[in-house]
Amino acid sequence: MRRKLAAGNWKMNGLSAQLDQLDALTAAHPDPAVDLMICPPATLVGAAAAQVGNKPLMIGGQDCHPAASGAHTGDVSAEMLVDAGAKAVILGHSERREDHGESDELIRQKARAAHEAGLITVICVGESLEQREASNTLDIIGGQLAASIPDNSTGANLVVAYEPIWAIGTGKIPTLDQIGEVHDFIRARLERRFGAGVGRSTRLLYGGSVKPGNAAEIFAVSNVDGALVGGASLKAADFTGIIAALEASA
Ligand SMILES: O=C[C@H](O)COP(=O)(O)O
Repeated sequence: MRRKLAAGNWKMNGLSAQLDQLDALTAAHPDPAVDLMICPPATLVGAAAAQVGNKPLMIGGQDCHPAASGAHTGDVSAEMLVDAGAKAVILGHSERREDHGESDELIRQKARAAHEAGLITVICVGESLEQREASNTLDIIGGQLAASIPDNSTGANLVVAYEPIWAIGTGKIPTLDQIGEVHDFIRARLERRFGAGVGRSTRLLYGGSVKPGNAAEIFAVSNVDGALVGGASLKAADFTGIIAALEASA
C-alpha cells in the first residue's frame, strides 16, 4: 500500500520569517496519516530541517547538481542537501526545464546522484498546452519518464509528479479523466520498466493549481497518491486544507 504524500514547493519564495509556517504545519499535524514534505529555497533548507527536527515533516531541496562537489559556482549537491538535513529533492520541474534548459538526460544524472546520496527524488513530468492540444501528451510524458528516471530508482526513493505546465499557477486544472489517464499511463510505464514491485510502490503526485477547494476531487482519481503544491503550500492554513483532504482519502 502506498503511503500518500503532500509535498509543498515554495519555489523562490520565503525569507527567514516564512519558517514560522513550518511550526504551524507541525502543530496542526503532529501525527499525520500521510507523509508531509516542504521544499523551501536552498537558503532555508538547513534552518528548516533544524527547526522541524524529528517531527513528521520532511524537508527537501528544489534542485541538485549531478556531482558531489567541485567547481560549479552557484550549485548545490545532493550530498550538501543531505548534510543540511534534507530527505528529498525535486528534480526536473518545468520551471527548471524552461528557465535553465534542463534536459531529460541532465535530470536523470541529477536523480541518480540524489538516490546515491540517499535522497527521495520527486521527478516532474508534464506537457505544455500546445502539446496537449496536439494530442501529444502521452508521448511527451512517456519520453520524459524514459529519459529522466534513473535505473537506481526504487519504490522508496522515487516519486513522480505529473504537472501539466499550463496548470501551474494558472488556476486551471485538467479534467479528472485527463488526470486519471496520465496517472494510469505513468503507473503502467513504471511497471513495464521496473516490474510490479517498484512500479506499484512508486508514489505519483498531481501538481498544478491544487487548492483546498479542489483537492478532494483530485485525490479521488485513480493512481493519484498525493500532490505537489506550489502557491497553496506557502501558507500553512491553505496547505493544511489540502493535507486534510489527502488524509480523508487515505
Ligand atoms: O511544484 C509545484 C507546481 O509547480 C504547482 O504550482 P501551483 O500549485 O502554484 O500551481
